[in-house]
Amino acid sequence: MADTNKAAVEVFEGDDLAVSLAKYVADLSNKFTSERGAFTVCLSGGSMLEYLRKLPEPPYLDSLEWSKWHVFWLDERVVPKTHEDSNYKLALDGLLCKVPIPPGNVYAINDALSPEGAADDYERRIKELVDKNVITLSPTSGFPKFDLILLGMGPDGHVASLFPGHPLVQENKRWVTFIKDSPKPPPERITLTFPVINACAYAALVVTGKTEADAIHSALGKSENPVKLPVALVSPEGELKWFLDKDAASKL
Ligand SMILES: O=C(O)[C@H](O)[C@@H](O)[C@H](O)[C@H](O)COP(=O)(O)O
Repeated sequence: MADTNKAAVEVFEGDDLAVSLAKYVADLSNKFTSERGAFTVCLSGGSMLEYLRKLPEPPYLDSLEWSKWHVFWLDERVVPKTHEDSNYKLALDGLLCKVPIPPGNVYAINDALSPEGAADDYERRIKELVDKNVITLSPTSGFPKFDLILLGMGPDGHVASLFPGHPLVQENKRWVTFIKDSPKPPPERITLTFPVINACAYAALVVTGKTEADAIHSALGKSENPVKLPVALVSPEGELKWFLDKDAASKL
């Protein structure tokens, strides 16, 4: 079961989830841009971008310090950036083309490389940003500490591209790794690893829909023999907040 002591769980109806998520991200943007002049955010694919739809709107469109944002992907499908399956494309169309984030602060994967090559390249680029102090390191674990990681969850309890029963769930050295047999298509992806996810300052888990209710129950409900789904391994050094809708929370 996830460490719910430090996790806040909120259940929303209708538009309230998107309204609350936008405020949560905006408050963190204000905090980090004023405290350290940068805000490092990791986006997920799937429905996450839909739930971020209120961010590129008033009052946030004109009030956030978008120029200080640095955008990464928690996981990315190894497809061309113009492909319908690309998480970059999803974020570009849903958010990035609507807000003034400098293109140089948007860290898409190199889509000309193999999954191995793209993961190595992404890790190397994160290391360069650690050297430049754009990304800090966790004093506890030595892994990169993103300011905010936005996670979705699949019905099987996967987060990022870390799937139940897959050896990548145990990866504890690499910052970024790759998968060629993802059970969720497309099969080739790169993903940040659990030590990186768990080094972050803030994490939001956004989960909606009836098909997710069992995995949510397994992670957050009271169960005698909890199965450790990947989602239950999200336990950041910082703060975790769950944004659920009524369907996802229906078995709690
Ligand atoms: O690229 C991906 O496939 C994702 O990053 C993945 O981890 C996603 O966040 C979940 O599968 C939830 O997807 P939904 O929000 O669409 O259910």
